[in-house]
Amino acid sequence: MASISGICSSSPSLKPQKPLLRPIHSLRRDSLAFPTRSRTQSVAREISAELLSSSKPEILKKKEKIEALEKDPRALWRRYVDWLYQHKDLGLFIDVSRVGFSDEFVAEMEPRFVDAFRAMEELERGAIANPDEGRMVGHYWLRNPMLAPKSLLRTQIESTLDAVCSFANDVVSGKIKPPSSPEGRFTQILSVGIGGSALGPQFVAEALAPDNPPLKIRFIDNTDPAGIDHQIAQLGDELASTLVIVISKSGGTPETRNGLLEVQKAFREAGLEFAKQGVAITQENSLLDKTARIEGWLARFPMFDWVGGRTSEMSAVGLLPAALQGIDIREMLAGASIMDEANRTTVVRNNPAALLALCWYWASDGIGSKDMVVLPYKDSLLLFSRYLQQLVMESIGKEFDLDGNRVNQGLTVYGNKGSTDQHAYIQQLREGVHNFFVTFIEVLRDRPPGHDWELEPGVTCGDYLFGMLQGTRSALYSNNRESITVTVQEVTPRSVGALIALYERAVGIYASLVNINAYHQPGVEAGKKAAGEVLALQKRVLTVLNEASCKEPVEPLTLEEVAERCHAPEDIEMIHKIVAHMAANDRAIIAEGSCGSPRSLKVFTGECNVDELFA
Ligand SMILES: O=P(O)(O)OC[C@H]1O[C@H](O)[C@H](O)[C@@H](O)[C@@H]1O
Repeated sequence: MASISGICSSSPSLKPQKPLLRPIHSLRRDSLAFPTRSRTQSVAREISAELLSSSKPEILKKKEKIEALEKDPRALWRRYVDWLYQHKDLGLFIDVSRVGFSDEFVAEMEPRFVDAFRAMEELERGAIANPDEGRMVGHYWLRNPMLAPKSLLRTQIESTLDAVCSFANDVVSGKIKPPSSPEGRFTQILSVGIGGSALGPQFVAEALAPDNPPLKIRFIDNTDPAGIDHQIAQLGDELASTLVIVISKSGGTPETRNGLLEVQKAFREAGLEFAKQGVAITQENSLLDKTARIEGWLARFPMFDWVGGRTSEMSAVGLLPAALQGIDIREMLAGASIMDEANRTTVVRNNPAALLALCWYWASDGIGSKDMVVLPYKDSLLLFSRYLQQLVMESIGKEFDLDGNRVNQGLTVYGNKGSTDQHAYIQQLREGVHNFFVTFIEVLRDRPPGHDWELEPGVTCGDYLFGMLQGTRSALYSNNRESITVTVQEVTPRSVGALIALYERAVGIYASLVNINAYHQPGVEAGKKAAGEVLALQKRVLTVLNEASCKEPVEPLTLEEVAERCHAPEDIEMIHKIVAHMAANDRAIIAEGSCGSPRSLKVFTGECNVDELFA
């Protein structure tokens, strides 16, 4: 086994158009007919294990390089200076010196980057960049409408932004009021949405909302009844001054629909008129859009077909909640637009997103063999890794590549924040299994000017945070653990916009490097479909139990009997789970036995619902 650069530069089996880096896994893959996921994972594990333990020369080259640099501070300094990326206007730096790629690797990657840059250019010009769904991918137009390929799209973007700004101003100023609030103005936002319709707004709220925003935001991002009750209970009487924003691109996501129905019930019970406080952000003519239109909700904002959920933060999805919290959304857009411009450079070392993609490829062998641990050393950026989890994993985690080969691609993202995580799992990162690389997010400004003080001579609280970051970076590197450091001056709307744009682009470029479609999510459907089947089976179980409960005397049934009467003997395990869930929620009564011994169970519903029998 050889290191990536070693094997690829010498491999005779490379295709001419992609001559570099048919990496270890690709070469192996050629010899496997459709390797299974576990096979791919074990290949990845083998690579990692070999990187650590192999005595083969090419592997050692990579290891020795890090060790040599570590021992030669001047060489490391040169590498640091040579590769340090700086964006002056944004005050953003990217340090890739602690990722051990070689010059040969960069040269070998060059043709792939040429393809990736071309693909990105075409995408921005309106190509169908999501071939499976036949869609354009236009999130870059949101912050620079002049790029949109048609004037109609440009107008839609601009008029939506104007509508968002003017609605937010009217709500914040009290011109638009809740009908029956003693406060006379909206004080709270309840955002109902999930996935891309929640993660961006959550991240941005945590990062940028002022201490006393004009409207405070809460989220319902699940179909957990207790979680929903908690959010509604926390609102208390302020429900009357709550603006409910229901966000769903498709307008049909079950969790979001359930959240809406629960909130509407709470409004009814409080004697409030939901429609006067409801706002929908969704695609035109979706189920949600139609509901909002028919019920006469306070406002509706469009979500465009050509914007994916996980890249929708700069659409109404992210902008409206942000504006209502007093966040300068035009600054967010400006930061993103400036970053996009920088990412159009076709020189890899001058292109920040390409630099990240290069490092990801190197560190994870182009197959996700290592996880990406994202560690912002700033509390307000806590949710960045969670946001990136969807952006990266839903985009990169694909079974097939663009040529239809089964590749089981992916890049795992996790992390919370430093230095907090140093006291949780950094022990394993430093000394344990070597299956990750780190991205440190550093924020130079500790506090607003004028607030700092020295808690010991010459040292502030922020100096400690700085020291912890630098210390962890060095300690990891001295044990061959690679890291990238992304530095911003401050957490501002502009820098957050830039960070979002940086990672959106890095994902797009990386997807091209590994030849997958970053813009669809076919795998998500399987879970949704299976959930639908479970609920359909539950309805049949209920009918069967109801029939038995209507008998005189009531006829408790074993699970086998239920399964047989549902004509689903093969689903008996699921029927057991359904019954256990219903019993825990007082919707089924256990006549005999316990859920822990499924064979002993006899169950009935306790109610004879005649209407249901004849439904
Ligand atoms: O915005 P929605 O249509 O409700 O979709 C919410 C989420 O649902 C799905 O599970 C998709 O995989 C996500 O990409 C999406 O963000």
